[in-house]
Amino acid sequence: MYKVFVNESPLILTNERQDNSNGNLFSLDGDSMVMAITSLAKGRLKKAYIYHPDEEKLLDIFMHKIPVVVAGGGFVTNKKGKVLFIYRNNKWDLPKGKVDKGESIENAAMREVEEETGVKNLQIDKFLRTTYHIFKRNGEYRLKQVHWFAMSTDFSGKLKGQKSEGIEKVKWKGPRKIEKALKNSYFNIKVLFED
Ligand SMILES: Nc1nc2c([nH]c(=O)n2[C@H]2C[C@H](O)[C@@H](COP(=O)(O)OP(=O)(O)OP(=O)(O)O)O2)c(=O)[nH]1
Repeated sequence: MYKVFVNESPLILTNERQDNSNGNLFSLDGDSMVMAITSLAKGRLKKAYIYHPDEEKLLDIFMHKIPVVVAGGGFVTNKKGKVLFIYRNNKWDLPKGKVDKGESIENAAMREVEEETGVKNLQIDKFLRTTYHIFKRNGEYRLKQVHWFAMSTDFSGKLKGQKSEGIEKVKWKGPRKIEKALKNSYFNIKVLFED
């Protein structure tokens, strides 16, 4: 099962049969997908389902019917065990960004962390998971697929939020502040802390 977030509402891609008694089951074609996404975006539905018997194919077909932006992101920990957050669009988020043509996802993830926060000397420790959300650009819905990596650093210099990307704050956060920040974050970010 894959959860694709439209703001805080999931579009659930599943190989488990769903009944349509709540009117929230959609088929795997472009028009129907846009209807599902619009219903979630406008709050008419809290969640929606797309069913296909083969889960792998389901994601593959879905991704061929909507423009996809592939991104890499970092769950960065410093020597004190604190985690690096950015504050952007009135939410606490983790640094991430689009993979450039010909670039590896790992490299993009490290480059974006550095560009968005000023943190250097990054090392990737392991792959965490992939998240999906929908966003609208130039009047059209797009799917953002973010590959997240656990990273560590010994960097203790000044943090510097990338102004051109609308990053207002960059902070290292310990357990208590993380708990608070996650109350004003995305579902996709919360799940990274459950791994
Ligand atoms: N960052 C983020 N945005 C989300 C999520 N779910 C969701 O509906 N959105 C919405 C809020 C934003 O208006 C929109 C685009 O945000 P974004 O961070 O993916 O886009 P971006 O292109 O500005 O950022 P970037 O990847 O270059 O850092 O997506 C989510 O889990 N994370």
